[in-house]
Order: sequence, then structure tokens, then C-alpha cells
Amino acid sequence: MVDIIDILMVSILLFNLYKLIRGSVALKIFLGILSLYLVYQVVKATEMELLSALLGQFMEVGVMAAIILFQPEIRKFLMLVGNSTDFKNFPLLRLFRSRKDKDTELDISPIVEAMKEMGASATGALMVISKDDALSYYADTGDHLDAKISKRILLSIFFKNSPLHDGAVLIYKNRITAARCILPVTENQNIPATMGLRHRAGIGMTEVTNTAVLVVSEETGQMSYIRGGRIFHNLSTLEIRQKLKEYFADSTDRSNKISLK
Ligand SMILES: Nc1ncnc2c1ncn2[C@@H]1O[C@H](COP(=O)(O)OP(=O)(O)OP(=O)(O)O)[C@@H](O)[C@H]1O
Repeated sequence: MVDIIDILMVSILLFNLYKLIRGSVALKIFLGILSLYLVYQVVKATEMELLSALLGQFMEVGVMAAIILFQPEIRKFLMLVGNSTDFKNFPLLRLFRSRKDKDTELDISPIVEAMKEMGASATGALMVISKDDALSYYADTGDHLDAKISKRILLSIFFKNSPLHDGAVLIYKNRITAARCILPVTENQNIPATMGLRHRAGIGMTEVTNTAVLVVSEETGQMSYIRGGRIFHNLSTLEIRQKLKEYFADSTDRSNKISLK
């Protein structure tokens, strides 16, 4: 029984690891190391001493080398684990949470209306919506704000000459918590070359956090929705609205405390 659980857990771990490095340079490095390891095993079995000793030296420092080579992926993986271990939602701690906390609402309309207007004027925008984490690590990379969401505030932030227009806005519990934030850029190589840094940063953010990202393209005015590393391109306001509702209704929702207006 324990063996079955063991095998199951290793399979889940390997699958998640594959999902994390799929499409990135890390996969190629991993395949390279795997090939070397297979060659080493063959060389050892056929008792080719010189080559075996040479590859053996390499294998000995393998773990250290892997940690250095996969540093970004290991960091991503640990962040993913950290994000899914949400201590705030432990049953005992929930008792101490204030009522106000539970009644938070996300007002979608001003966000969608602002996107529509920015799309029409080809104003670039990048917004991260979080339902269960304040994302303070990312908020610290920009300027902290604490403003109730409004269409005018969003338009002012992303207005081309605004000092806050660069980077991403973070939205949590119906508040714009920060602007000008720097997001992690995806390393997925399968993303079309037409998508620049704004879209890549949005994709990267949803790979490592349980967030939904909205993008308005400065070039085309098109609106996109990103979730779990997948981008849904050129959506209508209705579709964006629907996607946001799905995000909050997601069964993996660990908070279930945010309702929609
Ligand atoms: N790591 C990052 N985190 C947050 N924002 C970023 C990051 N990198 C770039 N940006 C934002 O993206 C802008 C550059 O967008 P770029 O033109 O490269 O992207 P794009 O995906 O082609 O979008 P667009 O269609 O709007 O041109 C920057 O001015 C900055 O505001």
C-alpha cells in the first residue's frame, strides 16, 4: 500500500515538474542530463573504465550542477508550493478572520469598462487579479496603493504619460493594491514571437501564482485573459467578464469568500 502511494506521489511530482519546465530551455537541459546519465550507465555496464571515470566525475557534482542550472525552475516550484499552502485558510485560523474579510466583493464592471476604453485608444495595460493572496512580494516591486477599483483610476494609471503606467497593477479584494509592479517573464518558448514582454510577463505571473491576468495590447488594442500559463487572445468584454466569473467560481478556489457584482 505504502509503495503504491509512494509511486503515485513520485508520478504527481514528475508530472508537475514536467508541466513547470515544459516548453522552456530547462526541458532541453534536463533531456541533456538524462542522455548523459544513460550513456554513463551503458559505459559502466560495458566496463569502459576511462570514460566511466570521466563521466563518473561529472555525475558526482550532478546534484550541485542541477541546483545551479535549474535555479529559476526550483524557485518557481517552491513558490508554487508556497502559494498552494495557504495557511490563512486553515480551519482554526478561519475562525479568527473578520466578517468584513468574508464579504469582499470584486467589482468587475469598472475593470472591463476601463479595458474597453483602453482597447479603443490602444493604451497598453497589464492587470493582475488575485482572489486569495495579497501578492506582497510583487507589490513591493512597484508602488503601493490602496484605492477602490474605479474605471477612472485605472485609466489614469495606464494613461501613456502617467508616471505609474509602466508595469502591472495588482488587484486584491476589490482594491488596487499596487501599480508599476514587475512580474516574472515566462520562459515558455512556444509563445508566438508577436507577443512581447507585456504578454509574457502576464503569462509568467499566472504560471507561478493562482491569479488571473488581463492585458490590453498597446499595438492592437486587443484584450486578453491569462490563467495558468494559458492566454485567451482577442476577447470581447463579455468574454472577459465570463472568464473572470469562472476564475472566482473555480472549484480550486481556496477562499470562496469573494463574490461578484
Ligand atoms: N516583467 C514585466 N513586468 C511587468 N510589466 C512588464 C514587464 N516587462 C514589460 N512590461 C510592460 O510591458 C511593456 C512593454 O510591452 P511590449 O510592447 O514589449 O509587450 P507586448 O506584449 O508586445 O504588448 P503590446 O501589444 O502592448 O505592445 C513595458 O512598457 C512594461 O510596461
